[in-house]
Amino acid sequence: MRRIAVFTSGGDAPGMNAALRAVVRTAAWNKLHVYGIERGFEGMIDGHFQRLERRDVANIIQRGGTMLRTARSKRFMTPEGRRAAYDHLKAYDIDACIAIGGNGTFTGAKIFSEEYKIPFIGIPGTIDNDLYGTDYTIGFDTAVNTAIDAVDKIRDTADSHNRLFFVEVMGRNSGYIALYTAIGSGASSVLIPESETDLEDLKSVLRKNKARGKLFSVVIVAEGHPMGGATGIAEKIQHELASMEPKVTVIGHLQRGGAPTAADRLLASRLGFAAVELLMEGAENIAVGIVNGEVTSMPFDDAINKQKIPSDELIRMASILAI
Ligand SMILES: Nc1ncnc2c1ncn2[C@@H]1O[C@H](COP(=O)(O)OP(=O)(O)OP(=O)(O)O)[C@@H](O)[C@H]1O
Ligand SMILES: O=P(O)(O)OC[C@H]1O[C@](O)(CO)[C@@H](O)[C@@H]1O
Ligand SMILES: [Mg+2]
Repeated sequence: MRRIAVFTSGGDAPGMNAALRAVVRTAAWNKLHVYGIERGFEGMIDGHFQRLERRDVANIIQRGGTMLRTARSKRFMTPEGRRAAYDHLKAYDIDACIAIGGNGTFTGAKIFSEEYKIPFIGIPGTIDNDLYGTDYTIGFDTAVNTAIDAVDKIRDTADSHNRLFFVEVMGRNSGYIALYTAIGSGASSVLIPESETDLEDLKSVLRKNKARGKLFSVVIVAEGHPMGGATGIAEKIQHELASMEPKVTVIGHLQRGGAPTAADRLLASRLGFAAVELLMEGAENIAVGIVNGEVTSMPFDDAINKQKIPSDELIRMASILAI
């Protein structure tokens, strides 16, 4: 093992830079040459590689986004695209790759490594926290903090006007951001794809809350909720709750930006470090993670195919604490 490549792929996530820094410095310490690939699989296909030395990753640990930039690559889903990517890896004499991204990135890495026998290690970097094999993914904590900050602000205006707000948070098909945001912001209710939503029940809870003297309500809705996110839910019940002057706020891409929290910087540093050490030990086609405080790893297949679901205990607690 002499030369490795590293790239970020899929949606950017705060802490990706901290992970890049950890990969580059751990590799440099182990006398490996590192190449950074720009814009994920797109840059692999187009041959956009740059040598990264320890000083190239100075002053990025605190920055959101990703210094290598990122992309969603349709071309990598084709055999021709992956062939072009392989040709460039060979041209740069790359022995192994470290991919920082989410479930899509790991799927692409797994398919590619099986086709071309190049070892890959995956570092879970996505705000969605939808990867099995790690308690948290890089960026999730920052996204939840951003969402909570937004909800705190919405509470001020909701309180002043005695209104009902439906606040939509990101997460693609996962309800993790919604659940953690709801608990952390003291929301009245949370609607996620992983548990069934009974609109009659929701209406009754909101009405009871009002009757009990609650002056405003905030309902957190996961974007992937099957009833159409916050807008879909609001459309279905707003007429019956007209007296609460319902409003919809979609927080959107705000949740992807900003300086990573301490938790995300630490997680990213540990995972970047572990990825290089595991590669040096001969590991391949695995994703690294942290479970119960310990660094772990598991085959891409498990990380991609096994579903991580928010615990029933947290879901139950969120509703009890909202009474
Ligand atoms: N089946 C596949 N075959 C080849 N490449 C794939 C496949 N699935 C995903 N990829 C590649 O991985 C890239 C990233 O995947 P995706 O856009 O789903 O983001 P992600 O890694 O899941 O991150 P996030 O969910 O945080 O945005 C895709 O744009 C594509 O290039
Ligand atoms: O930025 P894009 O490409 O619109 O993707 C948005 C999606 O990416 C994520 O932010 C990260 O996967 C999801 O939560 C969201 O559904
Ligand atoms: Mg994903």
